[in-house]
Amino acid sequence: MASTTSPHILLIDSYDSFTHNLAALCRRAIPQCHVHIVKNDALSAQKLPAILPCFAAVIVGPGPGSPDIPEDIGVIRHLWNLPLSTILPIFGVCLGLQSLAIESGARLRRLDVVKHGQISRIHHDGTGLFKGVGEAHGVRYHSLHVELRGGGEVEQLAWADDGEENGSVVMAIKHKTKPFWAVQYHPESVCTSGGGLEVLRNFWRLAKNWHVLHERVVRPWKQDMRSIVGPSWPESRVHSVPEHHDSSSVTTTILHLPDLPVAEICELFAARDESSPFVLLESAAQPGRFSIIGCVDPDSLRIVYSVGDQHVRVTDSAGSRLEPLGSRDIWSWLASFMRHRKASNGSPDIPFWGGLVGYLGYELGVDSLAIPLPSRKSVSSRRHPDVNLIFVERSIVVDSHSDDVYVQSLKENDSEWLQATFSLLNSAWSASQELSTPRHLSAVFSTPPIVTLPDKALYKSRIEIAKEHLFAGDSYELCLTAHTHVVVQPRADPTSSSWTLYKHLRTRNPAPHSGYLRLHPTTLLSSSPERFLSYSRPPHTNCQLRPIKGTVRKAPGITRSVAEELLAGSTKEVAENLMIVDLIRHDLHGVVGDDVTVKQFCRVEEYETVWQLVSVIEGGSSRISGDSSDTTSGELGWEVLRRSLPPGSMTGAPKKRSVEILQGLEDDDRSVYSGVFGYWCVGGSGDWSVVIRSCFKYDDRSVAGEKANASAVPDAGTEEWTIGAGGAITALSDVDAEWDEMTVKLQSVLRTFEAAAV
Ligand SMILES: C=C(O[C@@H]1C=C(C(=O)O)C=C[C@H]1O)C(=O)O
Ligand SMILES: NC(=O)CC[C@H](N)C(=O)O
Repeated sequence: MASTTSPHILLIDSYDSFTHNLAALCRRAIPQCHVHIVKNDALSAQKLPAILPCFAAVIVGPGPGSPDIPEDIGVIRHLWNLPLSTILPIFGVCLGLQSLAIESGARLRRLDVVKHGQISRIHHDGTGLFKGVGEAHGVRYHSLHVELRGGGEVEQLAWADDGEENGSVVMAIKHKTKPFWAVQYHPESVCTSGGGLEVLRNFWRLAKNWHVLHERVVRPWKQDMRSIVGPSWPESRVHSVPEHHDSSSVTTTILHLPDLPVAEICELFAARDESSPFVLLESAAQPGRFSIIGCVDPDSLRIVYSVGDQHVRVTDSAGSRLEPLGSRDIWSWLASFMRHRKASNGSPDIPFWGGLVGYLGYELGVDSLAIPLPSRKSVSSRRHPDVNLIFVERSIVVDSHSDDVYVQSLKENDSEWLQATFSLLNSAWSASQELSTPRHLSAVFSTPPIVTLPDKALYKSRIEIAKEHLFAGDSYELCLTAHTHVVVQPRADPTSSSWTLYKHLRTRNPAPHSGYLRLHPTTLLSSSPERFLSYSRPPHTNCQLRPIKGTVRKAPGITRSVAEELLAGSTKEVAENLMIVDLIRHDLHGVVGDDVTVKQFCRVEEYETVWQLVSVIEGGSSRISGDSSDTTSGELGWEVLRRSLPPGSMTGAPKKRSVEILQGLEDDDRSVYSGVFGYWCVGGSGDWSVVIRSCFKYDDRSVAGEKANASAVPDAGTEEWTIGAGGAITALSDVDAEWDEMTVKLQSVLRTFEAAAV
């Protein structure tokens, strides 16, 4: 039978953020299957009779919203009443179960105590779907549940005992006469055990039996099906891009300079000169290792882009010009830019040889989710860059483990600069050896900063609204944030005030992903603890994501073991983190295919002002068949970045619906905050950090001036900085505790402004 040798499976996606995890599980459970993922609004009910005969089974995935809202459920509700001639085995997950149940006579209810990212014991009788399963624990992501009624068409197969919270809750059902099975928990979650792979394998066994019993023959696959249901997942990523050979060459000299401070090296270059661009990506704390200094100048090539533009602004020594995007988007434009600057002869011991450095703002990611940016319309003529990058040709990389300092240039015949820099660094090192007392950091501002905090009552009311969305089933977790505005009066000083402010920040809040990006019109100062994505040099690119969820303020008495109890020992904090781990797995699976693993789950890490719960997810390209072009061209990591923004830890899950809800709960574009900053090296590696615990300003201040309250509108000579801060809201959130958590994160940057005033 065609269905059992290499079956085609239709996976219907309700815009969930776990769908690729389910597809990956399906590929493990059903040998040699082809999984076709289709959105629930991409198929009409009329099309079903034509396409279903080609499939061996359908999987109905989870999703936000409610099975009785047509926009949330799309074509799914038509599956349950198919004519007998079209019927086929279907497996539903969560929203899928709820839809099957209500179309079969059950009642839909809200849970009294919702369960998001929580693990429950799944009780079952060990038969049918649960044959041979034994003890099962399932991760739950639901606000709604079903109550079966006597005489209905579905029967219960498994349940969870929620005690006084919700009583007994249906966890699995089957249709009494039709080949439909469904589970309420998520079999694809990383923390589901017993009820995951085993249950999907059982579904396939039951489905095959049903085919035999009913003599159903799956129609042979026709190529024109591809135009309706797309290719099977994961797509083999064959590029039409011609092979590019190296077009850049890196010249490197290495010095051994123990204890030469990174900030001092920066000051040998343009760091203190406000009129020049400057970039530093600094590992100012563990687990960071390398610091990257861009030795750039006003002639260095700059790339600036705002969402919605049909062009990219490119500025270099020849001036500024608009380059049309044509049929490309900004991502493929940048990929092509980098393809023409490939190099392979840098030092294998360091991650960066030269390349693009800068930031990608939050709204760039929102745009890639196909969500409109409403607030942009009113300020369209004065929008700030969503992409702001500089091409670094000369750089210095400091390895804090070995104390080696790498001086590098991508320019041809640049030995004069390399030699001069070599001498400059050597003399700076000799001078620093003689200087025994640490230098005092000078004040940056002549008056105390004027701070406009988010309105506490308003923020708290928004936490309540967020929770209402969670209770209704629209989202499982929402990362709510707000902007704080800080107006300051820099002292008359020839040294760039933002550079000195950065030195204060890195001293007070040293972080593994610190950074100083002076890319006019934007200046960004970061003390971020969070890596979003790093990808190693090809071939065989490995991608690593390190989401943080779960924060505890450092204070006397909060030792590591106390923090571990408060974070790793807390159902709420682990659930918060687990939801993002599952979301990131989905994002990564979406590009690299099957090869995704959770390397670290919910470990407590120590930072300067906070303890954080951190997980590590990795994936690579090595196992995608026919993937040679990607692994050698180095664009796999870039593709992961393109398809995974905004960072899941800054949105919540499911990502699309959560971002839409957050747009209605936040006043401003998040802008640079919540985006990523970092680099893409000419050798193909990259490392991008989440813009949190950071502040930024725009030279023209137009948006800030417009938004700030009247008393805070900056006078001439003043600067306005913005600090974003927030936190994940879950159904278990306490409103006051969430306000406090937001202010703890805010303080990690805000107190630097206070310290930097005279
Ligand atoms: C939203 C912020 O941080 C995010 C939220 C966290 C949380 O809810 O625990 C932790 C790290 C970040 O992913 C912020 O720092 O502003
Ligand atoms: N994970 C899901 O599919 C959730 C289904 C539904 N939105 C609920 O919250 O109950």
